[in-house]
Amino acid sequence: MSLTKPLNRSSPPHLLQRQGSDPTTARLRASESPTRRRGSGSSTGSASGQGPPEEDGIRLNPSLIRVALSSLLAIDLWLSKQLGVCACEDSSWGSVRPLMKLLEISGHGIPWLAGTAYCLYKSDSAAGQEVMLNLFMGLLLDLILVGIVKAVVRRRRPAHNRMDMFATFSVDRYSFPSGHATRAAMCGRFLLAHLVLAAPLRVLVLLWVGLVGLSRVMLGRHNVTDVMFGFWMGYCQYNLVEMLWLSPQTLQGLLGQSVCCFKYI
Ligand SMILES: CC(C)=CCC/C(C)=C/CC/C(C)=C/COP(=O)(O)O
Repeated sequence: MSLTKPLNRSSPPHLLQRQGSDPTTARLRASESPTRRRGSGSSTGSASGQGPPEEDGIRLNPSLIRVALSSLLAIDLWLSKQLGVCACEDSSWGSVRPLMKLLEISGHGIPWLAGTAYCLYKSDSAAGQEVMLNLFMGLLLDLILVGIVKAVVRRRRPAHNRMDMFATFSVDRYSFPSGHATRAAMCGRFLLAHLVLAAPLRVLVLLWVGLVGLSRVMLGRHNVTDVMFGFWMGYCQYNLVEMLWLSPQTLQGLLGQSVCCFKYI
């Protein structure tokens, strides 16, 4: 039987189209070289003028993306499980868990908000107050944005995680993105840009950011992609803080308005 000859000429056109959109057929057609496809003269394909050759690409792309995403997800889950070596005391690196929990506390929202508020209160220069107030705003913005993304994505934390974190919101039962990673990346950039100038300290800041991210996966709190996305989100959040930077004039205006409000009340 000739390969170029249609199998069944009596098949109605809609059936032929359905055969063409079948995934197996689509895969086979995709594996053909473009030259063969063009020269085949098949009645099911583009050569007969029923559809442009680009149609194959359009049909294949979504499934290719799906395959790529599910492979990435499988690698992510596997790698995160392998790296979750401090997920509990009995884990292979269980003895390092207290150190990882210390890193967890160092990136938690409460110490950062409390520390910034304290520095703001103690600062006696206008420049210092400006920096601290903007850091405080950045921390609040981070909590809001992470909360929104967690509530929308709703990715559950890894199965090997023990939910023993202190002071969490209800959205913190979700893992994407890592709030610690966003905060570490944003605060790291903030510290490097405004507060930490000495080279050895700058290296320490970068090291701390990396270790906070690593500790999230080692504690089993997050998958690798939660942390990677968190770093990227925190990096972008810092750009937002810079864009929305509250200048001394804006601050004076805000303070003046709040004093007026108090007097009015
Ligand atoms: C003043 C105020 C609203 C403080 C809230 C601070 C707070 C409870 C932050 C939550 C920090 C936290 C546990 C985030 C979860 O981090 P993941 O890295 O596990 O996503």
